[in-house]
Amino acid sequence: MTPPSQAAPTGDAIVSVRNLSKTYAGGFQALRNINLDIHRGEIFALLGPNGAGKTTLISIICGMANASEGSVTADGHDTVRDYRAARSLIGLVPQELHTDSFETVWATVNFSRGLFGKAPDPAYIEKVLKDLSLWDKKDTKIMALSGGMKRRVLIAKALSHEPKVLFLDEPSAGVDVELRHDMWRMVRKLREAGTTIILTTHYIEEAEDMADRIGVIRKGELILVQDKHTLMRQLGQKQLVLTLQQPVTNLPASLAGWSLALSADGQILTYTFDAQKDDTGIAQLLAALSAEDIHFKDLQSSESSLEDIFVSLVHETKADVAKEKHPEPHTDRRVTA
Ligand SMILES: Nc1ncnc2c1ncn2[C@@H]1O[C@H](COP(=O)(O)OP(=O)(O)OP(=O)(O)O)[C@@H](O)[C@H]1O
Repeated sequence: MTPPSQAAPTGDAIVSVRNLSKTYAGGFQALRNINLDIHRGEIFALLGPNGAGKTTLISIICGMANASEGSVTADGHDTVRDYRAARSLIGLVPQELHTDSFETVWATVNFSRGLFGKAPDPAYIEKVLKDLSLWDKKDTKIMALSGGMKRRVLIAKALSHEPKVLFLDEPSAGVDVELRHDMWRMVRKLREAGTTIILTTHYIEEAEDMADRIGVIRKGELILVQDKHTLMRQLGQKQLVLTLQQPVTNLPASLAGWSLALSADGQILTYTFDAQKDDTGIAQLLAALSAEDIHFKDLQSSESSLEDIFVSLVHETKADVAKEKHPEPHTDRRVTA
């Protein structure tokens, strides 16, 4: 498992976070010594449970909150010393729209561009509004828009000054399936056009679907940064699911040493094994079952999802994660589902 990087910014890093800590007034430490490089052009998903520190981290990177220690650069610009240059590279889509209710969509988005000192570019704003299916609402006041439309306006505002890095804070929270899919499509298009995307999410499927790399934050510590596929391969457990010919009430004592779970109806037996090992133990298990006169009529295997991995990570301490390459399997959930 790759620990969060601690070195100087790597060549392709567009955002570099170094030794970042945040203690709020009152003494609560929300971030502890975060080191993170965001690669140019990637989609990076920051996962973590409520209160883990995701929004605090994003706020500091975007220059909206101060760090207690450490530094952040955006494309080489220090976000404190060189705030304007750094901030103009970043677009932030917050969770909620608080202002501008009496303005039209067009005026709001155009104004946002001006805030970053960019010359007006009606053709660009038109393209952004069209991409977000907002063009026919351009003269509508914000207060007359639906929640989903307001979300689209937030994205349009964040894109108005052509940022190189786009932060999406919980993009899927409270949006319907259609908007979620529109948003994912748009994010992919932006990435293809060279924009770096960083999203925070509770939705594992969002990270699984979208991200190139995943960071997991827990209690203010970045406990893992990993390429998504590598993460799933390294930590992935596999399950062999056997549908039995006859239900069994209890497993014989001779099978006690195996990582087996029996469904409540006694019909499905799930064996969890380490997918990385050469010897998975499957052949020996099948022989042991046969010796106990337990026969199966169907057999299939499945890999643990990112959700399984995430759940096990956030419930372990950092020391556990370092010590234990392979988290506990979650067989009971699968077999009784
Ligand atoms: N202004 C503040 N003053 C004191 N503590 C704060 C402040 N803002 C956030 N915190 C605390 O810092 C911790 C991290 O909060 P943060 O909002 O960054 O978490 P999060 O990962 O974004 O959570 P969520 O997923 O719920 O949005 C929480 O314990 C929160 O209560």
